[in-house]
Formats: sequence, structure tokens, C-alpha cells
Amino acid sequence: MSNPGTDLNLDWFSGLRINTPAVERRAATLPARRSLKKDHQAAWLLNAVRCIDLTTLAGDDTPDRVARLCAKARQPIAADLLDAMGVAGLTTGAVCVYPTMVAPAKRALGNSGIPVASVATGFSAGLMPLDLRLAEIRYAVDQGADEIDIVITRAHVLQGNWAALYDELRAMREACGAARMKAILATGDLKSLENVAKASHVAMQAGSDWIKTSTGKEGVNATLPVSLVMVRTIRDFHARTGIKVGFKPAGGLRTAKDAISWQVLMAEELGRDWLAPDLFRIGASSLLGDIERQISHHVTGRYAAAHRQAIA
Ligand SMILES: O=C[C@H](O)COP(=O)(O)O
Repeated sequence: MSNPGTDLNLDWFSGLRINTPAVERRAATLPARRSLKKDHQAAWLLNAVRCIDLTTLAGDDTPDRVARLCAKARQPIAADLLDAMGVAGLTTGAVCVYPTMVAPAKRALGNSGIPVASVATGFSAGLMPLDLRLAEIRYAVDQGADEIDIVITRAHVLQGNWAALYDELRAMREACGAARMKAILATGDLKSLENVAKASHVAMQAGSDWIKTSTGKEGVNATLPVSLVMVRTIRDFHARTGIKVGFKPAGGLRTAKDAISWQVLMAEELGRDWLAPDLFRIGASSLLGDIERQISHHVTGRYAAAHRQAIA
């Protein structure tokens, strides 16, 4: 189901103030919370795997590297470990690549049903004329992308130009056609939590299916305080419209502990519906290795040698 969006409603956030110390305090408690932690840790790690957008966004990406990544997306955890846990058919949520790598990814994923996400709109800075950014979206869709991860114009946020932000996002949404859209806010560039919340509102009003923290290329990428602010705007948007928008933290998530912390955030702030790949993705290039290590430890009681785990 995709988000049809709403008109631009500035009054939903014009008086918005954020108590930063309170947000930071609340975020700091999340990694230690018990709700999802100990008992079912392996199950939560498996759930994180099915929500990963397994990503390669490097200048030296090649079709071969993308094919290896896709093989990992199809079989993210060693078969013997999954057998031991009685789990079958586990894949990552998607594979995320640059537009010219969409076709190799589609080929490698075949009929696995795993979606291909493409970044577009002049990733990662987005500083290109709008018609070229829209053309890039259409190219990626034409190549077979199922999901498009766009970047916003940070200047629109920094200048409080909400109508311009809304209009560009609407045009991007339109260019996506049937593909689902993730709006990357690049929160590390937005200067304040108020700006993060306001940009989140506008992105949802303009019809984003997920809002995403970061490109992985900003100086500061996904953090728990920023994520808390974003998921609370998702909650607010849902309360006002009945529409469920997804969340994608991305950039710098590398450990199984990170995967648990962000799932605790989703469960506590939004509820269990937001723990499925339709509404939750983790954008990560190097998280899977640590998750596999922890699952291996869970199954065998010891840590596997690094060479046993395929590169994620
Ligand atoms: O969208 C995904 C990010 O580029 C991933 O960032 P990462 O390489 O820090 O995991």
C-alpha cells in the first residue's frame, strides 16, 4: 500500500518545539530496554535481517559486486544456522544500489521476490536541476527498480521553504509511478531536531512511503535521537490521516546491538506493525556480518571464525 499524501498542511508543524534534552534522555534508555532484548534476541536478529536494505553505494561498484550482494540478500544467513533454528525462506528486505546497478541487481535476484531499491535524484547531495533528478528517477524505474530512495534539497529545509520542498517531493512521487518512494532527509545536514520533524511532516504529506534518516555520506548519519523525532512524526501523521508511513534509519548501523536498539524504538513508539519490512527498513552495508556472528553464537554457543561468514 502506498501513501497518497495530503495537501501541504503547515499548521501541523508550524508551532512545533522539541525538548532536545528530553529526546536525548529517552533515546539513551532505548538500547538498555528489556522489552525485546534478552529472551528472544535471536528472533529479533532474524527480524532485523528481513528488514535490511542490503546496500552498496560505492564509486567502485561493479555488476559482479552487486551480484555477490544479491546472493547474500537471497541467503543472508548460513543455511545450517537457519536449519538449526527451523527457519526457511529468510531474505533481506531489499537490495539498494545506484541506478546503473539496478539491471544487474534485477538479473541476480531473478524471481526471488526481493525488491531492488535505487537511489536517485543526484544522490547523495541532490544538487542537480529538478528535471534531471526526475529523469534519473524515471531511468531507475525503467531499469526495473521497485523502490526509489530520493534525497531532498537540504536548502529548502534550512531556508524554511516548505512549499518548495513539498512541490519537489510531489514531483518525485509522481516520477516514481508504481515504485515506492523513500525520502532521505539527510538529517545530519538539517541543523536542528525541529527541522528534522518539519521535513518529516512535509515528506509524508507529499506522499513518501518511508522517511529515511541519511545517505550514509553525511558527517553524522542515523542516530537514535533523530530517529525518535522522526518516528514520532510518523505517529502524528498516522493519528491525523490513518496512513502508515515507514521508517528507514541508514548510515553507520553496524552492530547487532544497533539492530536491536532500533527495533525497540519502533516497537515502543509505533507498535509491532512497524517491525515488518513494509514499514521498517534498515539501510546498511556492513550490519549483516555482525548479526550473522551473533546468530552463530546463539546456535553453536561460540563465535564463528570470520572467514566462515560471506562478506555482506
Ligand atoms: O542507505 C544506506 C547507507 O548508504 C548505508 O550506510 P552504511 O554504509 O554506513 O551502512
